[in-house]
Amino acid sequence: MTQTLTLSALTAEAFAPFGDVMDVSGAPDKIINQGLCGRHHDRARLDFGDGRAGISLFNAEPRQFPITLDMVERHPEGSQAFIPMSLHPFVVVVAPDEDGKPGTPRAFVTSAGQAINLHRGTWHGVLTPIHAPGLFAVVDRIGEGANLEEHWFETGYEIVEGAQSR
Ligand SMILES: NC(=O)N[C@@H](O)C(=O)O
Ligand code: NI
Repeated sequence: MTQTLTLSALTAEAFAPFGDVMDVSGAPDKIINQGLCGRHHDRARLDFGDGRAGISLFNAEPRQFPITLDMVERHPEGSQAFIPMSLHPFVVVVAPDEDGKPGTPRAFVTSAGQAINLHRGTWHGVLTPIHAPGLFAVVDRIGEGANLEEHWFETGYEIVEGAQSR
């Protein structure tokens, strides 16, 4: 029987076991460019193992609710950052690791202007926009060897909007 996941608003605290939330909330770490720019410095823990950092652009199809989640994946060799190239919120699914398998997933919805960085080896749903354009810069590992482990759920999940995501 399909289980339901209800969206929660993404917060750095709730996401901390899984990765980093990047946004310009709070004061910048440094004012630069003749006072015309606030630098929110070094906000993510990147890790590319024996590979190197790469920046790719994703043009992803927006999903409609309820969103079916039948798989999560992880990248054992590197972190992966999703940086939206629009101000649209998007859905982020993560799950704890339980002896090499994902536990119960958590579904979050970002606020406008928020980006995320998944820590190396974190179980996650694939990039999931909910508005067009689904344009993202993705920073992840470029290198040799397999860096993708998938887990397909026997019974999937349906992701539904919560009150806060309207
Ligand atoms: N496969 C790929 O490049 N992207 C996925 O890892 C993803 O998390 O969307
Ligand atoms: Ni991924």
